[in-house]
Amino acid sequence: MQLDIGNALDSVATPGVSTDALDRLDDAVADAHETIAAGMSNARFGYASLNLPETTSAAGIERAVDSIDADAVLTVGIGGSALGAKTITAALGEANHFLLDNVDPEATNRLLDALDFESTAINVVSKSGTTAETLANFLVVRDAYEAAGVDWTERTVVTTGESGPLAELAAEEELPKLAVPDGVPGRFSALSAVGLVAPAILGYDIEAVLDGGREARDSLTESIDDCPAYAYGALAVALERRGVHTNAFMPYAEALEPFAEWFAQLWAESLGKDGQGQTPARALGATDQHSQLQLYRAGRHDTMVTLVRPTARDDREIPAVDVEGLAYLGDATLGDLLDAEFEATEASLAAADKPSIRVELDRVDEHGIGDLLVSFEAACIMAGELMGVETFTQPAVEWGKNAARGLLGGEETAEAAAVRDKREYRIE
Ligand SMILES: O=P(O)(O)OC[C@H]1O[C@](O)(CO)[C@@H](O)[C@@H]1O
Repeated sequence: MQLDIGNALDSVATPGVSTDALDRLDDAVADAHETIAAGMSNARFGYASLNLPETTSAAGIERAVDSIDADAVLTVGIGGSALGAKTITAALGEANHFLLDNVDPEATNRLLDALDFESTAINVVSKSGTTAETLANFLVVRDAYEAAGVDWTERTVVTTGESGPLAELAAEEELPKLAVPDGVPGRFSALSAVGLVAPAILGYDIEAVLDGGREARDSLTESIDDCPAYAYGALAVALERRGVHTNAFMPYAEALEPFAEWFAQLWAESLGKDGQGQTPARALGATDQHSQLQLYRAGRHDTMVTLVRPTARDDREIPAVDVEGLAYLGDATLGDLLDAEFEATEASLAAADKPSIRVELDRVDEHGIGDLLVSFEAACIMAGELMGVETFTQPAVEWGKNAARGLLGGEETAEAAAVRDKREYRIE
């Protein structure tokens, strides 16, 4: 991954970061890198995520799914237990990887009606093994396979912790089971079985994904001058301290749209603490130039845009056309047009004094997506160190879970009682 922070500096943007501030940031990054490196070598909770490119066995995952013969995969999981796998397969252009990462009955009915169960593997993923949505969806899927007379036990692989309902089910049914690595929070686990089982079943080179991750991990140094991952994290924090509370994450590649969703969980769930944290906004280039850009250019000075693109991609000619005003298109390719849009959007933000950071990778392939995932994990960990927040937990999500469990009669909870005490002011 390469970075260009020129348009985040105060010579271009307001707010922007001065080169003096960059120097001070560099000192803080050097200190934080020491903590991160120590955390990696001691496999401390959270920091251990950055060891996954080394500790994950591609051969072990491939062996575990060897018995599963499928053309499609249905991943049943949510948040970090779904977004990493989706990011990897989407980046590789896979169309037959489906997610059940919500409990919308109409959408679930439509998806199950469309799937060919015979040729679709079931990839159930939950670190805790207790997530209501994932367990409910798995029970629904199992039931649907049975009703269709298709043996789900031959097509199911489970990735979960050592204990819990899913681990017990896998043992009972002798299903292939893989472990969520210890010390790795869900949103940082893409380069483990959590993110790699689905691409492995679909026949992708998961060792190459790990290789990209290794390159990113090896790029971690104590200075932002030669470490793109840390520089991204440090710049985002510096901009947030200057009032930039929204981070519009805008890849210029359709295959990276799920990556923007993965980034949103990583950034929000890791850094949204103690009254701090940027709001990640998902966008897609060039599409959202025609929907969101107006705001990013002419709205408050509280948003940065992260522009991501591959520098090499397959391309397609735009046919020549002898129509006044259109001829210029005929001499270009779709890739030329997309690159022109990328650079024009970047410059249009600068012309409006709005900060942006350019992120480039060579190609959206196994290596490229492995590199991006680990680079942004490291960027997030660095940002958490500089902000002084607890990066690796997500205590604020428990309230809602307790409330839902109470409302469904799982157990009486104070949160469920609070839901029932809602102050009503209806307008109909
Ligand atoms: O893998 P699990 O335990 O099912 O959790 C799924 C997701 O839910 C969360 O715990 C938030 O509720 C995320 O951190 C996690 O990625």
